[in-house]
Amino acid sequence: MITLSHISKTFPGTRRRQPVIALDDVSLTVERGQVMGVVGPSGSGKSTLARIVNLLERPTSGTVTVDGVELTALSAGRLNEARRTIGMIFQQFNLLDSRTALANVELPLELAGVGRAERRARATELLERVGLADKLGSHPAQLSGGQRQRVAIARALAPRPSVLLCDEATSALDPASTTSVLALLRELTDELDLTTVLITHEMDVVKRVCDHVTLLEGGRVVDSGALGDVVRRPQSPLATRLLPHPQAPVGEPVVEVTVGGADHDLVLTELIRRFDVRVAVLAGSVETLGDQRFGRLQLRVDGAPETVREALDYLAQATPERELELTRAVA
Ligand SMILES: Nc1ncnc2c1ncn2[C@@H]1O[C@H](COP(=O)(O)OP(=O)(O)OP(=O)(O)O)[C@@H](O)[C@H]1O
Repeated sequence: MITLSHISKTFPGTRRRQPVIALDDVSLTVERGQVMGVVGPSGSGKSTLARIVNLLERPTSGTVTVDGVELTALSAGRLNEARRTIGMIFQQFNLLDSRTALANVELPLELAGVGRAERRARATELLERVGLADKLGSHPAQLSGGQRQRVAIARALAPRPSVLLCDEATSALDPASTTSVLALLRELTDELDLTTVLITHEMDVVKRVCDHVTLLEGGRVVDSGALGDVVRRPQSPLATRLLPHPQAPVGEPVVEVTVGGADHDLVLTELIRRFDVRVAVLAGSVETLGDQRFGRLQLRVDGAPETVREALDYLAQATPERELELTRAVA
């Protein structure tokens, strides 16, 4: 589990350059088993945030706590030890070209003083787990981008970390490799109960593997939460990017509802069961977010005026969130 508390980071200015406030009072918690996507425009502070989690960059103020240990309070020696609990992968893989896949994965264990037989066994097991059992002796130049990232993932996991930081890990990959690497990251997070942070500029990555998302803008957290919650916040800039508002034909009287999660089919079923109304879906957008399906539907509800009013009240009140879901009533 990662807890960032009131983190600010200012890069000092030089004679030619103004100081840069890269992060401004960021507080964030990522629980074990979660995949947190961090999105935001270029320069919003995403990479700085990732580097602050393992203290490659020291915050100007605020605290970083990983699995109950406050990293910002540790001495240099203790910090090096604590960093083993945090694995990191990058867009450019950062593998050593002169080493085989096996030797790359062994490297962090070598540095930690693990004996040869043990580190070889661990590296072999990890490369098998990431689907590269037949590539142990290959050098990075002989591997595809997706395979190199798999080696990098195996290397990051070698010291048995509890946290995995991924900075644009799929940005250099083709669509097929992106799909398989994202699936692997999700599987490993579940299997090893990791706390995973995915820095990305692609919303599609968030939709596919993340269960939580944070939007940074100008170094500040603009929105953060579980995908299913964020998508229901009418004012959230992330909500529309995760699930666009459909466009109903101009002039039609519509209400828009956001349905999703476990009860995604209940709202309409109940509406028709309870009220003597006809319901037409005029437009809709449906997305799979993580492992759940969400939809925004624009509906025309026809019937006797009093019954229609009651039906719309039902839509608004069926659950507390649903009050928010009834975001627009265009008459
Ligand atoms: N070492 C540094 N020295 C000075 N300024 C820096 C340094 N590292 C980052 N910055 C500045 O901090 C701000 C945030 O940078 P950061 O790399 O965290 O953004 P980002 O959201 O990851 O951007 P991108 O998506 O383009 O990678 C930017 O204005 C950047 O220029």
